[in-house]
Amino acid sequence: MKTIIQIRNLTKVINKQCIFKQINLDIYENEILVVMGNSGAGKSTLLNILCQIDNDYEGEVKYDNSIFDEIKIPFPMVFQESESLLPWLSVEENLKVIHQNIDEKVLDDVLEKVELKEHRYKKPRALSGGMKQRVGIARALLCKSKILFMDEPFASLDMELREKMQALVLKIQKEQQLSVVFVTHDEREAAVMSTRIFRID
Ligand SMILES: Nc1ncnc2c1ncn2[C@@H]1O[C@H](COP(=O)(O)OP(=O)(O)OP(=O)(O)O)[C@@H](O)[C@H]1O
Repeated sequence: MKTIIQIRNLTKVINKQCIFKQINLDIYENEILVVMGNSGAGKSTLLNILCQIDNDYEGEVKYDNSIFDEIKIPFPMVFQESESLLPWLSVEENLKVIHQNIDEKVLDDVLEKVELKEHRYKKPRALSGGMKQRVGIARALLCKSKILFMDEPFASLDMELREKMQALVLKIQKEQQLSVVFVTHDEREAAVMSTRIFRID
């Protein structure tokens, strides 16, 4: 298994408070690493560092060069609520705001992948929670990153929708051979999604 991110002695301090200390972890190509831990343990903080939103830390985070192909930094992240959609723009327009000059064929393919093709002209208010999350996933996929970060992406969805979304992410991960770092509190979700589980204490 090829390591794409190598984390050594990673320590994060905020306002003199140590959030986590000396984390050592390798993230491999083509795996789903589920990150678990108590509330406040620093799961979101870790993801922010790994996707390069936050570069204020002690220790070392090394990336394999292969994951920088075509990709702009920071790496894409899918959050719990895709409320960052602009309400006056359609699904398609929301994607085009971030990905300007996008090829129509690429856009079609991604909309198909996340099962939003027939909803492409709808505004966010006309979308269900699951549809909004799928726009968030589409936005992340359009970054063409080999690694995707997901911070409790389905926590606000009901069980049925959650299971559908889990299956969709598993399918996309397999097809595109992505590495996914996935935060969840839910043991069942962790069991379904993970190749490996990392616990922050
Ligand atoms: N910008 C910040 N300023 C001050 N404290 C912060 C900041 N960001 C995070 N923290 C603190 O760092 C700790 C870890 O936060 P983080 O959101 O990473 O935890 P988490 O494990 O993701 O929690 P949860 O499961 O509740 O989402 C918390 O105590 C939080 O209050």
